[in-house]
Amino acid sequence: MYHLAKSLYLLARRKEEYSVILLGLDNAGKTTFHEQAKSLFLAEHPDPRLKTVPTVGQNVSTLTLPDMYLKIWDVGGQMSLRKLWQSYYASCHAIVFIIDSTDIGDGNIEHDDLNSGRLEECRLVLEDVLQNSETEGVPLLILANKQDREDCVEVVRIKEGLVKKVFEGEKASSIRDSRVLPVSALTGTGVREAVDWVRSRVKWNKESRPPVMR
Ligand SMILES: Nc1nc2c(ncn2[C@@H]2O[C@H](COP(=O)(O)OP(=O)(O)OP(=O)(O)O)[C@@H](O)[C@H]2O)c(=O)[nH]1
Ligand SMILES: [Mg+2]
Repeated sequence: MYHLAKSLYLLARRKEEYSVILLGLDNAGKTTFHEQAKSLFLAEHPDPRLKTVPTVGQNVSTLTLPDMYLKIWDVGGQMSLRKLWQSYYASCHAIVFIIDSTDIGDGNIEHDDLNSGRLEECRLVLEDVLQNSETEGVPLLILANKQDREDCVEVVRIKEGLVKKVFEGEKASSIRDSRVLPVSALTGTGVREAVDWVRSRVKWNKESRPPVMR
């Protein structure tokens, strides 16, 4: 009887599991975003740990959403660690690319400005991710982070100045769902909306990238 009850219990808890990888340059706010997402969707993690250290390796968690498990892979963004990202591409169902909106000059790559921060680095890294054949068709959410800071570039400028240019260079064949959203990982503003976007898009794309049953 115990075994039957346990089996029924486990069956009732079975859900689709999707994986999302958090990418972006070092210091962009990936781990802070991850902490806020855990605090929203994991009952056992109500308080986000906002004092972060640079990630070496990975932080992983599984959010329990009403209709799925969403596994989050938060990896290190330092230059020497970026070559490890590609090992996640084949199994991820969505990519969240986080940008530090205070470290990209005025956000327009056509402005050849000495004060453009890490805009060019950010463009090259994002293009490299999108050009990898294993990320083809994978939904992409770009987060313009640190919008709480006065010196941030607004999301419309990031869309026009950076994202549009990156997409112009994408292969015509690689149609993917994408969106750019403003967030502040530090205050938590926009984090729920970001998770909601990912949740809907991985489901739409499930024929191309099927989930795992857990
Ligand atoms: N003002 C502000 N600061 C932020 C925000 N998000 C992150 N930070 C700060 O930015 C710094 C880096 O944040 P992390 O989350 O550790 O960055 P990361 O992308 O995980 O960095 P790596 O692990 O090295 O790749 C920390 O000091 C955070 O407090 C934000 O939305 N606003
Ligand atoms: Mg980190």
